[in-house]
Amino acid sequence: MATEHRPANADDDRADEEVILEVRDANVSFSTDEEDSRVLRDVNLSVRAGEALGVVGESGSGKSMLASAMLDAVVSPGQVSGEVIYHPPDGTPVDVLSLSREELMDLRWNEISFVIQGAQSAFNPTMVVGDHFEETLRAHDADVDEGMERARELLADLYLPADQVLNSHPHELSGGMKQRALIALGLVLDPNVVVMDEPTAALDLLMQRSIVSMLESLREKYDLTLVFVTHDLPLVADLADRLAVMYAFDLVELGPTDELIENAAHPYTRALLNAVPNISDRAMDIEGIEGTSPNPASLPAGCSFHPRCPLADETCERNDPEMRDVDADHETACFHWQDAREEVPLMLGDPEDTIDREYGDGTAGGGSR
Ligand SMILES: Nc1ncnc2c1ncn2[C@@H]1O[C@H](COP(=O)(O)OP(=O)(O)OP(=O)(O)O)[C@@H](O)[C@H]1O
Repeated sequence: MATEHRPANADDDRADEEVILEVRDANVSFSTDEEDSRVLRDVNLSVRAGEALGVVGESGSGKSMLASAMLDAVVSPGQVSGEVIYHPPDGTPVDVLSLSREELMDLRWNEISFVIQGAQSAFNPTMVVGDHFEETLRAHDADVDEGMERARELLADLYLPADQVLNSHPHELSGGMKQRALIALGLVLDPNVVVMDEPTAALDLLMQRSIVSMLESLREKYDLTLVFVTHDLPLVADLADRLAVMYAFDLVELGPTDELIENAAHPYTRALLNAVPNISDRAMDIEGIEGTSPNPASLPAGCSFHPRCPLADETCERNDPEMRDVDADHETACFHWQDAREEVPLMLGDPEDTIDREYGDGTAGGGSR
């Protein structure tokens, strides 16, 4: 369905010098004899060098599949197809999905690293945290002394006492410390792009907000491109330059964060914004999105959002909308986006205000736990 506007062929890629990672017609499916489940559907997305891109959507919308596809890390028996073109800053573009196993291992961590949710299970409980860093450095033939120096610096950047953390077993650290150590591990080989899948899940609000604030500093210091996948729109809104909104395994809207929050064009994005809890009036303002998100094995015909959409008509029931321009840098996959602003009013008042009240002032740092 939704197709982000993009250059027609690979030779045009560098016409836009900003693009560092380009997802083209990416599909993920889990097929059995009985059914074919497409959990990522022809997604096209260009990630720009140095940007923080937030990927948001309800649970089960395909965000993790998109993140995994970017690193050819979809778990078996899932099948990924399409192209993921990585443009190294000083090299030849490569299609991540066509790399050999060895080439892929080399690319991951060194060029594009993946920080997943669930630091609890990411570390081996029998090893101290420092061993994980050393093991990773050795596996990539990196200089261990230099790498451990960088590890210490990264841990300090994340407001962790480096030596204590490196000498601790995972169970000796709090959830927030472990998650930050995992982020440091993801950065130890100096990647250009970091794809993060719910990196703050299961942490309390203040720790989530602190980590986001630390990521902002890390991005600047290490010149990183960040792809931050989350169901938590207000959390990522503070970090992201642009937001990509997913519904039913595809993108439905893409644009600058402020523009999306204040002027979302897709009725689903508007409903998602209205579902953001307002901390000062929590009981009153939670506006759930009516209906349920579709099952990948039985997607509605036409626009997959039409059964839940107040603007849906026959066109939407029959046709799958392509992405179309809302503004120079803002696209949406909706036939009726021009009416959405009136038909689906935003309830948030000042969204920045809501976001601030939800998460406090976001000051990073302080104690190590
Ligand atoms: N191993 C699997 N086999 C079959 N289907 C799967 C598998 N893993 C995930 N799915 C399905 O793929 C779809 C997309 O899942 P995905 O994890 O990408 O969603 P998500 O948006 O990241 O959700 P969440 O925020 O809950 O993590 C869901 O319908 C899910 O049920």
